[in-house]
Amino acid sequence: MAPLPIVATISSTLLLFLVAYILYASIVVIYRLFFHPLAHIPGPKLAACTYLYELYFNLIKAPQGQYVFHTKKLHEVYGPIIRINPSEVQVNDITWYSTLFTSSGKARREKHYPQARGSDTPFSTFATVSHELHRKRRNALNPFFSKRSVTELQPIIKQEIEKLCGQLSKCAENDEIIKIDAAFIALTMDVISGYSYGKAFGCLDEPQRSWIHWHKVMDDLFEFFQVSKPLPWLGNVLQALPEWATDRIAPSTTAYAGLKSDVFQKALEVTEEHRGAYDGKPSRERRTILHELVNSDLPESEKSVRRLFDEGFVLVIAGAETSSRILMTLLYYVIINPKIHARLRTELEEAIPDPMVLGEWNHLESLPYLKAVIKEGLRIAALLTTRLTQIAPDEALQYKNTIIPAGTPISLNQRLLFLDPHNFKDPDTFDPDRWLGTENDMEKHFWPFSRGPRNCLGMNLAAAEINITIAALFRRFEFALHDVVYERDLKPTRDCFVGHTSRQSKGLRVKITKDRGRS
Ligand code: HEM
Repeated sequence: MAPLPIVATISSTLLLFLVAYILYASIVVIYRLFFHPLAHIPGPKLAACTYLYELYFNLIKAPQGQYVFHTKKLHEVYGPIIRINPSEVQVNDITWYSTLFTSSGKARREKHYPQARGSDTPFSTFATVSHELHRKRRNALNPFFSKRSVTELQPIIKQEIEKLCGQLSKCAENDEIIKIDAAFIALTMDVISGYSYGKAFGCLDEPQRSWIHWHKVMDDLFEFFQVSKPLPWLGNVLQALPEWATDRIAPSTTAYAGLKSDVFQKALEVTEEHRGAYDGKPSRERRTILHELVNSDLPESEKSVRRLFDEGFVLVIAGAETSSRILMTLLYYVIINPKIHARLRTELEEAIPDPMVLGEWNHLESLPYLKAVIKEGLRIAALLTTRLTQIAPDEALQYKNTIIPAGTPISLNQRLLFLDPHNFKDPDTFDPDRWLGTENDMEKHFWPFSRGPRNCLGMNLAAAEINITIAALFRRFEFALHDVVYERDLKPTRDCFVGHTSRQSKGLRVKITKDRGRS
């Protein structure tokens, strides 16, 4: 029987589309392989042909977020400069860090938006593509996070660290097992919110189960990173669904909706206050980062609620997840290395006679062993598994004999650099001694907070909270690990912007064996 005319028409139209698509795809592939400005850069042909190569490693291959680890193998095969997708190049050479992330005032550098859009905050300084607009936005934020401001606002940080110590002491009294990674998230969320919004979220006012909740919220948020990078609209679509549906499809997106709405509410209050429309009682005793922004020289278009929200939200997530993971790493490595532990404790006992009194940030920064321990923690944590990408829009950059055309997204990956035996001897060994003594080559190229105009905005705040917290914990308490398996509970195995551990991880659980505040 002859096919119906309508079916025949649909089939032949589909066939025509298919042939046209195959033809188009073939032309694209031939162009990318032989005529593209990056055709001369080594790397696997499949990565040069299609973005699906990277997507496969990040989204399909279990346990997801695997491309960074795969690019390590690619560098071993193809050398220090490779083409990691059709339009992007990655350089694996720590000595080239200052060329790409230059601090020269003349060089222009742009963000590669596909790398930033996973944060779903398109109007934040972090996600700003343009060099000039980034500079304006960043200039408005810088004073709030300068060394001077952090020093002045140190009491806010200390208040939260006191609360953490109080909570840990209570847990010790009750002989509780403490999920200390969750406690650190509660601390860093309270520090960043207290510091930026004048009022902490109060995670540390609650008992341990609440810290575990916030830990999960943060984890889930970062888990979504590999999905929201290629599909930035998906999070909003999921959140627009009824809660019961979102809970079933993607519980991770509902979990942090509350956090988002808190930040949004604050942004709304401050902009309305600025326009004189806010008739509620001002809830803050001091100015907040949002006040700084609305009162800055930025044009009015830069002071919309949406922009303030994006800025505020990035601060919370960047401020909480990063420092807490460094604290967790430091606690683990100091506990498992008794000699390092003893040496650190001796230094701290001398510097802080009373275990109940928190150290001053500038004093703690002058303690050589503490400084070396923290630096080593920043190295071995190699926190950011996401590659850091910059575009030099006006100049071709040169890596050894290879010219990289202007406008090319170029990446470096800190995780690969900080754990490379060519850069750091025995990179998997926690060895603070490597930072002691005369300044060496490592020192020159080690940029855990990155460098140049897009370096970490919160590095002073992070340094203050990490120094004061680590000193307080090791001065006052003794810890013992509780059923911690490095491979399961600590080892970063998935790129979720920062490195996440296995999904089977039980976290970093400890018991306090001595509280000098009570003995
Ligand atoms: C030990 C903790 C931290 C580490 C290792 C760290 C590291 C970094 C790095 C490497 C970058 C550059 C990212 C890129 O090029 O895309 C960055 C950017 C940033 N960090 Fe941090 N960070 C830490 C803590 C914080 C804290 C506490 C805050 C809170 C204010 C913060 C806020 C930011 C922001 C807003 C940016 C984007 C800056 C811009 O694009 O101008 N970070 N951080």
